[in-house]
Amino acid sequence: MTTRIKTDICVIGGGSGGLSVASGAVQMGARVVLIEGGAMGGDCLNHGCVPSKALLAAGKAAHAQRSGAAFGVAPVRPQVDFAAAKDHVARTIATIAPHDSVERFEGLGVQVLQGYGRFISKTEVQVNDTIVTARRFVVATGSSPMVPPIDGLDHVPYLTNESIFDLRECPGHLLIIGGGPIGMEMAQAHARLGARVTVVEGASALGRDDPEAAAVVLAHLRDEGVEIIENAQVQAVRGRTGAVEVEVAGGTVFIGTHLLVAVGRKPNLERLNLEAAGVETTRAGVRVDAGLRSSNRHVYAIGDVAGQGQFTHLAGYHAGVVIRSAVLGLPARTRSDHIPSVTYTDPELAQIGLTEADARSKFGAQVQVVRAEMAGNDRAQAEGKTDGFIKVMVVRSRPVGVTIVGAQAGELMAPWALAIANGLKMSAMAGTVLPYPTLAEIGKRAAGAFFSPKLFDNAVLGRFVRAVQRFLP
Ligand SMILES: Cc1cc2nc3c(=O)[nH]c(=O)nc-3n(C[C@H](O)[C@H](O)[C@H](O)COP(=O)(O)OP(=O)(O)OC[C@H]3O[C@@H](n4cnc5c(N)ncnc54)[C@H](O)[C@@H]3O)c2cc1C
Ligand SMILES: NC(=O)c1ccc[n+]([C@@H]2O[C@H](COP(=O)([O-])OP(=O)(O)OC[C@H]3O[C@@H](n4cnc5c(N)ncnc54)[C@H](O)[C@@H]3O)[C@@H](O)[C@H]2O)c1
Repeated sequence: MTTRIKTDICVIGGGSGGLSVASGAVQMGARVVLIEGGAMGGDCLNHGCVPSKALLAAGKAAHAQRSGAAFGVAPVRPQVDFAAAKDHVARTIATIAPHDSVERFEGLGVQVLQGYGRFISKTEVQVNDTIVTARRFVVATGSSPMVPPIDGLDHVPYLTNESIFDLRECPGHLLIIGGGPIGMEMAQAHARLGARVTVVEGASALGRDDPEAAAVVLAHLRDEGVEIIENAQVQAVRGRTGAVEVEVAGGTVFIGTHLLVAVGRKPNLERLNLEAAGVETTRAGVRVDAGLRSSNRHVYAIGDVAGQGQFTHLAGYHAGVVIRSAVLGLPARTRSDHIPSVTYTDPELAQIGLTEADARSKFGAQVQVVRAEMAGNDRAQAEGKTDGFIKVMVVRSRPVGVTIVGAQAGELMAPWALAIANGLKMSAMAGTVLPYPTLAEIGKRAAGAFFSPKLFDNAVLGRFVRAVQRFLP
């Protein structure tokens, strides 16, 4: 028998974006139905950010044992219990999971339906035997690993982000196709935990990032033994688990024991039957306007499925925009200049706004690039973390982009995210007093580099100061 539910907001997908909309909307007084077909928490909690950062942390602990020599600590070959590292990953997920659970959301007043939702008309979604009619729908169904049309891939067992965290034994030799953030984070984590790792990248590894910053990360990974092959498009794979072969254009063959495919994402659209709702799509995902509305004004799309980037904080930001529009009825538009991204290798690589190349091509001579080196930071010296730098792209005294590579680059991005989101000037950073000695001072050093030519090589100011000194009592 079919059950019918009428609600204000129906969210399809209980991951980073959908859960944020559901909890925000219900706590503001809207009636909310949330439909989730898989595990609550989505990719980030179950197969993405959380397990990858937990595995990287295990790798960091192993690496610390190998790398104490500079501090007078004899390096030891770490005895890695790979399964125990995976227990840490599972415990981390389990500890966070209650926050995203059905129980918590039902406790907030959200009606949670477990099953895959599919549109049956412009205003109705069906899940199992229930039909939900809603004033507004929010599609937050995320993305899945893209499986490229590589010859042989349908016969060779391969891992993706959905299966690699289940391995209990360390791969002997992990071959990774794709040198993007997933490929590089997984490469370092596995190498540090004892695997031999080869990354095969069709173009440039970390190719979306500032090349100078990417080079710092790649040099570290290579120093740690990760083999990174660039400009090597994979054309064919052969073999079985234990003996996998990857062949690149030109015929070179790499042989390993396990294969991870990390060549990008595809939006989760298939199950939604979006044609029935009059919702248009592109290859990137649901076609949305600046307010995240689809071609059906009652249907919004957020997060990975909206095709504008794949980050948990982006999905969370989208959720806020949709709440403003769909719950409060206020005008709302997204912007993208203030969305940061971080690749959590060691060293980390963080970016917000424009890279140097993009800033120069957009603003030409108007852009001024100021920088500071990690090696010039006292804390970085004390910690032995001297590789890396910050570059700030400045236009009319305001930062329009920041690149940071080095230890804790993601954390160091926080004040710049505040500055760019709020249109602050470089003087705000220069005028802030930061505790000494912190890595964060590198940001203030860059702001100082912006002002020092104006203060220290300024003939007019020099004459003024000499005059003042003559007359001061
Ligand atoms: C290995 C890896 C590491 C990552 N690391 C980071 C990181 O460090 N930082 C970061 O910001 N981002 C990271 N990301 C990206 C991040 O995980 C995603 O951007 C984020 O999860 C997107 O949130 P979302 O709400 O759009 O989708 P998801 O969180 O994936 O949620 C979508 C949900 O919708 C459900 N669903 C799908 N179809 C239906 C349907 N028809 N009906 C009902 N439910 C449905 C799915 O089961 C899923 O639970 C990483 C991704 C990967 C793969
Ligand atoms: N720290 C983070 O925030 C984080 C971590 C992981 C993933 N993510 C998100 O997930 C997204 C997907 O990550 P990803 O690394 O899978 O994708 P990606 O698109 O960023 O990188 C994929 C890489 O694979 C290469 N490639 C494609 N086909 C190939 C082939 N046949 N042979 C060799 N190389 C090939 C591409 O040139 C590219 O460099 C990221 O863009 C990011 O938004 C974020």
